[in-house]
Parts: sequence; structure tokens; C-alpha cells
Amino acid sequence: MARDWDESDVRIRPNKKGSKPRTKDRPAHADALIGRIITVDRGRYTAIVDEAGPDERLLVAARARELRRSPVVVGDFVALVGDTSGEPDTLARLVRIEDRRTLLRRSADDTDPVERVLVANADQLVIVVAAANPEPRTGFIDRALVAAYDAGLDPLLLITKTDVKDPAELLAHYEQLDFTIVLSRTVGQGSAQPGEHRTAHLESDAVERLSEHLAGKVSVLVGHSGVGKSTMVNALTGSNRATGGVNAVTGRGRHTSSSALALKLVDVQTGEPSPGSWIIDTPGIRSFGLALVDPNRILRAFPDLEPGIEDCPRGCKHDDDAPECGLDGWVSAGHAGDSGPARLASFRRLLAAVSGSPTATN
Ligand SMILES: Nc1nc2c(ncn2[C@@H]2O[C@H](COP(=O)(O)OP(=O)(O)OP(=O)(O)O)[C@@H](O)[C@H]2O)c(=O)[nH]1
Ligand SMILES: [Zn+2]
Repeated sequence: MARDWDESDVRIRPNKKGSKPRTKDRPAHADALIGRIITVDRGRYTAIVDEAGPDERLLVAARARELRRSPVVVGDFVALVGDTSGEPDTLARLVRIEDRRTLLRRSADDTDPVERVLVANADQLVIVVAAANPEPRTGFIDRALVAAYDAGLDPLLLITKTDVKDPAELLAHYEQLDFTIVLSRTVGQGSAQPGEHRTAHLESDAVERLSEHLAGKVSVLVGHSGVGKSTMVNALTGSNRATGGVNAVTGRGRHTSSSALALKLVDVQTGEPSPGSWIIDTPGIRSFGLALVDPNRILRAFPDLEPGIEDCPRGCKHDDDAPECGLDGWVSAGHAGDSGPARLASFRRLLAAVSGSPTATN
């Protein structure tokens, strides 16, 4: 379809204000291929085109001059022109970034308003913590939850290493929050079978449970070093990063940069790629600065509490230091149900995380 077009079909009207094409009226490069960005490395963008189709292939592209100042991130859908053969040593031209459905971003820290765009068009944020070794930090989880809600992603909490420690205490902490929690553990103390990699052997039920939640979605994984992220990603994608096996998808050797990387989820039963299911690993992202997040957007993640702010005084921050906050009355009147008080506490914990209050950093 799109290929029946040719450059001459696209009439770009002269623009009085400058040289920018009137993309709103008629897209420039209507003959372009649309690709999904799977990794970004030093100004080179790897895109997958004709995904799951007969001509599925990877293209390496560089940004067109007019996009020099526009960040292109993993998960972006982009328009590609020029040499789109995907042959070795060819370079396509990336001429347009399609509208983003969701956008995961952060500031460098909580007070720096400069936006870093991290991942586009993801559906889900998988927050990975270990039950122990390293100890889970609720401050990190809360912070990641805020980032997820702010970006429009569904959060999922993955607690690894439940063989090392019972996660009951951590689970109790999040009892009242309405998101999916998956527990995983290793079995057989990581005793490597011949032909197996040296990584721990994850209980297959846990891997299956998680992969059910990932099927058909684009999921971003975040977590601190050592929580078992790579171990899980390897189990889910059939790749082994430690040995550089990632190139089944990236077409390259070991992924050495610290930028995000999208990998295809593999069907645990058949070993075949699961269509439309992507896992985005983010080695460079350890936490989220939240300077960009408006407290009212956090509240949007608590629809059971939200109507309560109608009774708030003007400019109410809804936090622990807001004595006239309408949320207290709303909750004590029972409007938010039995779980209201805990939900309000959770909300205020997230608020505290945004403002960097010490109560959130446990
Ligand atoms: N006991 C136990 N060990 C695990 C589990 N999952 C992973 N591990 C081990 O934990 C260690 C860290 O795992 P990785 O997968 O390398 O952790 P990571 O989060 O990718 O860490 P970085 O590569 O530093 O980002 C490895 O020795 C794993 O074998 C688990 O469920 N239980
Ligand atoms: Zn209030």
C-alpha cells in the first residue's frame, strides 16, 4: 500500500514560516516504511520493519537533519526512507517520529526539570526487586510507581529471589495497591546442567506466570543491579546476554551500551517469538527523578480517593502536612471503602517520594 506511493505524489506546500513541510496536512515521505526502534547506540538507530511479516528485517538508520534535536528512543515508531534493504553496511534515513501513545521519562533528579525521554509506546512497567540480596527498597518501588502512572503505563511488581527470603513483609506493604505482583525464585540452587548457562535456574512456573502478563504488550523492566533482571530476561527471551547471544534480535554482537534494548518475548512452550510482545531492558536506568510529575497526576492513579479533593482548600498539596485536606474526611466517611485509610497512606507515600521527604526513603 504505502509503497505504491512515490515521492512525486507528495506535494509539499511552501511554508511561509520556514522550510518545515506541512506534515499535518499531508505527511512528507508518505512512501516511508514504519519501523519500531529497538535500540539506540551513538546516533545509530536500529529499527525492525515488517514486524512478524514475510520481510521482517532490521535496519540501521541515522536521523535526518531536521530531527537533529528530537530525541528518538527505544519503542518509537519512526518513518524510514532511503536504503531500507537492511543489507549489511546500509544506512536508512529516519525522517519522522510517529505520535507516541505513552512516554516514560524522568528528570536527572527530583529538582532538575530537564526531561530525559527514556522509552516510548510501552504498555507496562515491570518493577523488579529482590526479596533479599539486595534488600528491596519501598522508596524505589514507590518512585517507579509514580513514574509508571505518570507515563500512562500499568505497573507490575516482580519480586525475585523468594527462595532466599519470604516476601510477606514487602507484600503487606502493597496489599492495598491495585497492581499485579509476580513472585519468582530459583530452584536447585542454580546447579548448572550441561549445556545450561551459569545463571540461576528459575522456577518455570514463575517464568510462565510473568510471561502471561507480558504477552502482546511492550514492557519496560527497571530494577537495581543484582536483583536478577538479566536472569529473568534471558529466561523470557531465550537470549543470554552474558554470552552475547542478544544478536538474534539486534543483529549485532553483545549489547555493550547502557541504553535501553528491546527484545522479543519468546513463547515459553514453543520457543517461538510471541507476536507483538517486547521486553525493554534498561541497564542505564536505576531510578527516576520525578521533578516533572505533577502531584495531581499521582492522584489520578487513585480513582477511589480522587473525588475527595473537592473539599480541599485551594492549592492543597494533599500531603501529611495538609491538615484541611479533604481526603482525610473522604476516607474517614468511608467513601473509599475499608481499604481507604491504607490507600490514602499509600498515596501520601508516593507524594512524599516526589517531594523527597525522608519518610519515603526506606
Ligand atoms: N537465589 C536466587 N538467585 C537469583 C535469582 N534470580 C537471579 N539470581 C542470581 O542473582 C545474581 C544476579 O542476577 P542478575 O540476573 O545478573 O541480576 P541483574 O539484575 O541483571 O544485575 P545487573 O546485571 O548487575 O544489572 C546472579 O547470581 C543470579 O544467578 C533467584 O530467583 N534466586
Ligand atoms: Zn487535599
